[in-house]
Amino acid sequence: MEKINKKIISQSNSCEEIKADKSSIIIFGASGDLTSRKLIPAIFKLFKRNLLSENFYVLGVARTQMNDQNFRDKTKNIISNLCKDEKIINRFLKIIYYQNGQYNDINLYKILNDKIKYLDDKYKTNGNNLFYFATPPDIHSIIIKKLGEVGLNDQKNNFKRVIIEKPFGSDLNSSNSLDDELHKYLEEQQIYRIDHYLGKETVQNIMMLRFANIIFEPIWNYKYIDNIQITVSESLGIGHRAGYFENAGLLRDMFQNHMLQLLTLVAMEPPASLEPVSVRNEKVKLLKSIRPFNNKNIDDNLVRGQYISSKIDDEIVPGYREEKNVAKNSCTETYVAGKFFIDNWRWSGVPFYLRSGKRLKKKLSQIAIIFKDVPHSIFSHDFINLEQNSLILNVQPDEGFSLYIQAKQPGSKLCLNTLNMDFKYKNHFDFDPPEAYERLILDALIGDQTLFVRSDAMKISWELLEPIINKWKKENTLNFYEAGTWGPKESSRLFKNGTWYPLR
Ligand SMILES: NC(=O)C1=CN([C@@H]2O[C@H](COP(=O)(O)OP(=O)(O)OC[C@H]3O[C@@H](n4cnc5c(N)ncnc54)[C@H](OP(=O)(O)O)[C@@H]3O)[C@@H](O)[C@H]2O)C=CC1
Ligand SMILES: O=C1O[C@H](COP(=O)(O)O)[C@@H](O)[C@H](O)[C@H]1O
Repeated sequence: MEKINKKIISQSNSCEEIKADKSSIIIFGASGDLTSRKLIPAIFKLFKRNLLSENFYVLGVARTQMNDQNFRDKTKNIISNLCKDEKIINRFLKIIYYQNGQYNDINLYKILNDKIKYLDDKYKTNGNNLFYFATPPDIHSIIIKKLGEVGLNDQKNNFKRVIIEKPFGSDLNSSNSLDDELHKYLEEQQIYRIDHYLGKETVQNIMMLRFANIIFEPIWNYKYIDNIQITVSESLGIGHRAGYFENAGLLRDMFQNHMLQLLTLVAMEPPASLEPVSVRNEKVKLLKSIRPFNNKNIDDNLVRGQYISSKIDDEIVPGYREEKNVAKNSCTETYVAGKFFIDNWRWSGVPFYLRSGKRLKKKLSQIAIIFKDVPHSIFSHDFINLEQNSLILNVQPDEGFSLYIQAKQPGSKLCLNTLNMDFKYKNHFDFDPPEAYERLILDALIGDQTLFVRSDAMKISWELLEPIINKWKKENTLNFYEAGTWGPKESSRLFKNGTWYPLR
């Protein structure tokens, strides 16, 4: 069984970044969009920051015909925007290799087996391999089966780990089947289910804010919190990903993973330690406490929408049904808002409002903690609407947080005004935070699974959404919203009192 590396925890004392163990990364789907836009830049940045071992190489695998030199040329195009130092670029290109082949052809894996052995010897990686599945999801189980057939899953005194991209299945059944297939060849400690939101600096800071400060934890419960609102909005449409999105829809694309993970971090109990097992146990406990949806409560608690053509920044953008490769009568949702309850002592009666959508007014991810009214307002005769205190965690952009409180406006008359205390990362830390993929790839190389989704958490997330997926398959309850707005007006019906917190 793989020994979990605990080095990451000691970082809090030294703040020194931990270097990856000797290893290789073998990327399946190396000719694709994710590899070019995220993975190669992230690996290069780690290399440039000297966080990769000297005993390290990258092997790209895909069907596209390319040789090492072609893949190096492609890589050079990607990284030359990130660095002007030719020496660093050339050193990096030397450790890049490529192999083409068909994912379901055993010959590809026999060739890979030989090539990996050769490169492992050359780079003295101790046979440590991290396989990254950046392929369409239906290919994942084929790859793991074939890797198993040639023994590339087999760890002896080394490690063989797999990072799996989302979506992890498309419903409970397919997710369970994929998991079963993975577990035929791998132990859970070898499997890294990635959710890139967990690698975002500000998302990781939610735990620090909550559990490294005494002032927040005592008020982080039903006694003081009125409601919590989590918004992940995007101004872009679906781009070139219609093939995937048409079948997935926003509930699977964003709620099953990122939204539920954000909810979990905001609401979970303090873990006993930062050990991966402690943190992940608390997350699972929380997911299990979310009140289940059923045919009776779905319509009251969820709203789905689809964007229609309108203007964003003076430019007319097409509606979802006019996007390339989208059916003219598509009922795929591009927006979801939901009201969630957590049935445990801490969160009794506190609604969690979650919303996410494409083609909204702007790209923004934020968590708004809205506190209760004061129990008795001595100011209420003058100020009927005393604004509730709120704490806003800005995940992106403008990473940081703001506390909104009431304060006296200067002057002889007693007037109150809302005052915001803003903290922005960029003003405080003279440091460009690493991209999510950088952090997560480094963690996988180190062997830290804390920020990856465990099998049981994945299963519970799908279980929670399954009734919604099934109901929406049968019924047409789609609301339309103009691109460039904050989504369908119907979402306000989720609120008995109040409304969405204004997005600033
Ligand atoms: N792109 C993104 O921003 C994000 C992607 N993801 C996930 O990452 C994974 C990869 O995404 P992305 O790079 O965008 O995907 P691509 O569509 O670019 O596919 C990746 C590679 O897989 C191969 N491929 C594509 N279609 C097939 C097919 N039908 N059969 C076999 N191989 C195929 C192609 O390589 P070749 O033809 O050379 O074999 C392609 O270069 C997916 O699981 C996706 O859901 C997750 C979050 C964000
Ligand atoms: O996983 C996904 O995330 C992106 C949004 O990620 P962000 O880091 O840019 O906020 C989303 O566009 C995509 O549809 C989804 O698959």
